[in-house]
Amino acid sequence: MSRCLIIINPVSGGGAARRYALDLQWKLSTLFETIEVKFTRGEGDATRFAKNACERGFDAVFCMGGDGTVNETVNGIAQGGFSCTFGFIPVGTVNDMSRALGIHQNPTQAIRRIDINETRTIDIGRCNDRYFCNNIAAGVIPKVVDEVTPKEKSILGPLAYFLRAGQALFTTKDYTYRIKTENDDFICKSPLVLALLTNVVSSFERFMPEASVDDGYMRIIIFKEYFILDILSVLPLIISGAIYNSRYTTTLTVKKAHIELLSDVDDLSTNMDGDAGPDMPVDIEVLPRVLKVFAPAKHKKKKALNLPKLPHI
Ligand SMILES: Nc1ncnc2c1ncn2[C@@H]1O[C@H](COP(=O)(O)OP(=O)(O)OP(=O)(O)O)[C@@H](O)[C@H]1O
Repeated sequence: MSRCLIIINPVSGGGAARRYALDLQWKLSTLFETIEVKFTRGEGDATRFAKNACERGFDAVFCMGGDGTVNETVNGIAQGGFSCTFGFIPVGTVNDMSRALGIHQNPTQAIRRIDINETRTIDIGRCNDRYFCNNIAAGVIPKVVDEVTPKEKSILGPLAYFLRAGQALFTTKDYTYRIKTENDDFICKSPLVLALLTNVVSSFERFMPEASVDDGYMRIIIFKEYFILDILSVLPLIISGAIYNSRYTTTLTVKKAHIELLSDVDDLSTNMDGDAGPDMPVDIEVLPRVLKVFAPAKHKKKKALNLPKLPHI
């Protein structure tokens, strides 16, 4: 008998998840013999529900929410030994994971296109005792991103994050890190360090065009101290997919990393898949192809664009 748990975060996307809940239940009831539905009431619920479903031998866990709900659900499936196949309907503001997997951004279309015969097995990152599917960021930008209010998100969408990040640029400072990987061990100063499993960051689908969800690697992108001064040159590079090999960043392609903060500060924030992340130091490792996901088997990632070079300002 095939069993599926549906986890719905009723506040994701300014309450959008509630509107599509019945459609999702109806669709999945045509694909699985038994479905069970649970609504989250706060932090940790999605993780508990998903872990419990794995332990009870469910075949699949679907969630409907933003990247935070996706992350919590994946954490539960990981704690349950990755025994359930994961599916999700994006209703958040940024929805990076659905962009990386080619899941439709419109919830009605995404529900309509669920096909239980189309799955991919993707990499997951482990960071200390937690798991992530897209990225971890450390620096000043993650702090202000955490402060984006639901009202700002509902009015401005992804732009809300962008504007907040813009504010951070005027207050930002460098932190000193020691970064150890399987290949390197060095000390660097940076206002923003990203560990990235996919090609997408903050809805920019060309951020890291050469990365894919199942290549067994993460990219660590260390922004140089001066990138903020040149922000008008940096933005087109981010949009066109050329930032990672530009003079504004150092990029490492690795399977493991230990990142330690050497600056004596207590205001460093990290962000994991769009929500508050772990404290430093962090041990990060790619778990290659451990999570089976309902997603289009043939998703064409966006390629880098060849934009004309802007003069330096
Ligand atoms: N019933 C609830 N009421 C309030 N908060 C909830 C509830 N259920 C879950 N949460 C919280 O919602 C957060 C996850 O929200 P999620 O990221 O999925 O949506 P979002 O914030 O609308 O999306 P985005 O991050 O893309 O803007 C988690 O921090 C979780 O603890």
